Amino acid sequence: MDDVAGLPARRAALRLLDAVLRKGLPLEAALDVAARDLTRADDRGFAHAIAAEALRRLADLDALIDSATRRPLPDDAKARSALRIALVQALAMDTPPHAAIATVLPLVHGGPRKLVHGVFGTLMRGGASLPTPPSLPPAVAARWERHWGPEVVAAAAALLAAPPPLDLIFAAGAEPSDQMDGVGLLPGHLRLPGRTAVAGLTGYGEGRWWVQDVAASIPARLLGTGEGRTALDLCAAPGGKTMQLASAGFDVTAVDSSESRLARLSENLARTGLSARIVAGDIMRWSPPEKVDAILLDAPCSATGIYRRHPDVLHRVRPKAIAELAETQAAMLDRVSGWLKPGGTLVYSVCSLEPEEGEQVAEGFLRTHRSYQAAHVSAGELPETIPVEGHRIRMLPGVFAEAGGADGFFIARFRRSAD
Ligand SMILES: C[S@@+](CC[C@H](N)C(=O)[O-])C[C@H]1O[C@@H](n2cnc3c(N)ncnc32)[C@H](O)[C@@H]1O
Repeated sequence: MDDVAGLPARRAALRLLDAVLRKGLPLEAALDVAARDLTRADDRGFAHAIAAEALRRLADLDALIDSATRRPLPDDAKARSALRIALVQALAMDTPPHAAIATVLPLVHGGPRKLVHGVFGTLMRGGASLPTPPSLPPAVAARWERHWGPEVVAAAAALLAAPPPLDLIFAAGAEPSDQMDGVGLLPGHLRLPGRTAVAGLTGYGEGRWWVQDVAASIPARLLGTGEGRTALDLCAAPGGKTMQLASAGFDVTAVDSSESRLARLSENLARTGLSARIVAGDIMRWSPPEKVDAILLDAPCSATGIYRRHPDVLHRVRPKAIAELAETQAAMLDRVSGWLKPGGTLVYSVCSLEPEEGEQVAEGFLRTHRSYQAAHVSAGELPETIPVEGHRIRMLPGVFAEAGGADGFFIARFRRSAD
């Protein structure tokens, strides 16, 4: 069966869709198992690209499929996912239709092959197309409309239409080279077009910069310059914020519970020549030997703010998971609040578009921790393009829209009272 060229990549894409949609796994976490029989790196990349594009376009692909079947196929039917894979390639990835269907039919061999062939043929003959921008899944659109309004939902969908830009953050003292033709949205930031190859860019080998979305660079900026002060970067890996803090002069201890993600943090520090103490530990059990001047808690979250890079979150994050994560985040904030010196600064951040994980956790923390106050972001600390509300920043789709948008984020800053 694998004699059909390109079939193994499509089989891996089918397994990826199943892992995300039926088992609720993150796309990246499912890749090793789904692509286990792919020996070539580009096949693995292609399988990932097909699955990611199908997840970005899932609502519209399903509407097309439903328009061509007498009775709707079950959500988890293999025939539906095979059609999603064939259609997304033909309609959004420039694969010739005959190749898109020929590489998918063997996946339903011995099953609904005729149905898949028939539905695909009907849609292609009828001139089927996918809308621009793609539609968000109805449950996500309804949730975000309730929280943020229809303009934000429209802006979120618009961001799905184009590949996310490549954002570089420069180490203190390093400047973008003249050969890098990009846009700077914040000091020390440069935005290049999406799909720019990272390894070929000037300064990569010398570690003058690292890849980090402009929104993800805001939390560490709120701690200012370090000048030798001590900082705990909690939930630190793969280390974008650790590098910012080390580069700003903090004496940083980076803590994370994931050994594999910490290995990436170590590689990042080695490449950039920056240094931090690295601790593998669960912050709900570990505690620091002494209190510090600054804490950054970039808590684990639903990651719905990074939906365009990780479109699986649009389909597997449910309200129950959001509520459970909010409990974990509140417990983490409570635990780490004892580790800051009086007068020190605590920044809490999540790459989530859910107020339960952002605004509600931050306000709950202030209500229950009398030794902490809101630390307002003053005029001039950040450019006016950043939506600051007192001690909080809420990055929604729509911020920097003309420049290609930014990840969704929530950031809050607190100060511990001096004794
Ligand atoms: C949002 S990511 C961190 C991104 C990172 N701050 C950066 O800028 O590159 C959340 C991290 O929390 C870590 N994590 C989750 N639960 C943890 C725990 N109980 N203790 C320590 N780290 C934890 C995960 O391994 C993951 O690396």
